[in-house]
Amino acid sequence: MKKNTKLISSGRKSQYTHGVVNPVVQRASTVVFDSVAELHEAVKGRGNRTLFYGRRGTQTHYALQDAIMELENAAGCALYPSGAAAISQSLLSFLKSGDHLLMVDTAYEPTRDLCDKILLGLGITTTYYDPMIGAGIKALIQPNTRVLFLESPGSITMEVQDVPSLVAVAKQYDLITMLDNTYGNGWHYKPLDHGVDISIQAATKYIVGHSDVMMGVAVANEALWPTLREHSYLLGQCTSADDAYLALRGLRTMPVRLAQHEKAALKVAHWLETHPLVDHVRHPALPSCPGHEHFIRDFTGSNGLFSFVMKQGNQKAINAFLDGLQHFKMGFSWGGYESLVTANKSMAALRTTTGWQDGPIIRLHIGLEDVEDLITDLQQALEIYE
Ligand SMILES: Cc1ncc(COP(=O)(O)O)c(CNNC(=O)CNC(=O)c2ccccc2[N+](=O)[O-])c1O
Repeated sequence: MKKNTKLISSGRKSQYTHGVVNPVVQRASTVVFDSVAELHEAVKGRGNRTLFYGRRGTQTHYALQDAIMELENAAGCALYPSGAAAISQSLLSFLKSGDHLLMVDTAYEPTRDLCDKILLGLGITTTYYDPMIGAGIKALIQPNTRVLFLESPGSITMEVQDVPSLVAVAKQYDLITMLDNTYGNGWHYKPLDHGVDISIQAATKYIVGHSDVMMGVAVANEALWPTLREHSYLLGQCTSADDAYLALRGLRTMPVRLAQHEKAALKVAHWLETHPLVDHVRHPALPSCPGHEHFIRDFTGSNGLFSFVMKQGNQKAINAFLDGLQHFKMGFSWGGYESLVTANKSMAALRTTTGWQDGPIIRLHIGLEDVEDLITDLQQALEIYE
């Protein structure tokens, strides 16, 4: 079965849909049983799609979990109220006081804050590593290192990691590998197929695709799925049936949306490459992006997210550019149908290993608007960037 057909067919067992196309929206806290035998059956199967209690999930959640599991070629899928929760709960499911964590230096900023402000207080130490370190990660492994966390491409600066090299070393030292796959979204990149143990996504982005649900997902291989499932449950993680329904609804059109995001973003990226104020573009599909060779080798496509670095500029110029945009709205997210923009005058405060030499960096999410309107919008806003 081709992957498009698989995505459309997944999560549609009749026990979820009850005879219609989409799953029922089964809202629940309490599940009730007619007999002691039935209750015992539910207790026995509570981790395996048997209706037991709201926090374990209902048919709506099971439908989404099946679809995400199949998308990512995983043994199981846990659902969380946000991407940040998926990250924190995956880490807390496997780390304990005294452990050491290797965290990529280009991690999403709140992930860094989690390490520095929460995990440290729990006695878990973190070393940030250069995203391009590859097999050199070996030098940073300590006797108490337990988890190697990747995010590829990296947030804002977009470096694509050499995942197979990192995973090979991690396996030599029996480290658990986790990868924030929000960019690769399971369609263009499947971390477990590259040896990663746990793949995490902010479903908030492309899976939901309409900027109207907060959700995180984490999938695991056979070896780690039981622990991730049980520890996420004990940590109290769950999502609403309504949000699970909307996420599954978004998933069905993700490939066709991604194709349009990718096509338009590449057109905008190539246009920006020619702009006199732009130093370089950091789009994984372009040779100017660090790790482009890994993207070409490991990914099957890109999407609407990329950044570009200006030759020079100060906060005043950045603010004038941002305020001058009409279609690109400032917003702390991406992956919806709308175009968004964020800007950082410098990345120095957000990087501990890779010194940031370049100028201001602007991140775009290219939405489904007409790409000519988006280019015109950028062109006129760059004219007032001074
Ligand atoms: C790669 C990746 N991984 C996880 C998450 C978190 O997902 P969530 O938003 O569903 O919790 C995200 C969320 N993405 N949001 C953004 O990129 C926008 N920026 C922020 O969210 C941000 C950045 C710096 C400081 C604080 C924030 N913030 O709004 O929380 C992500 O990009």
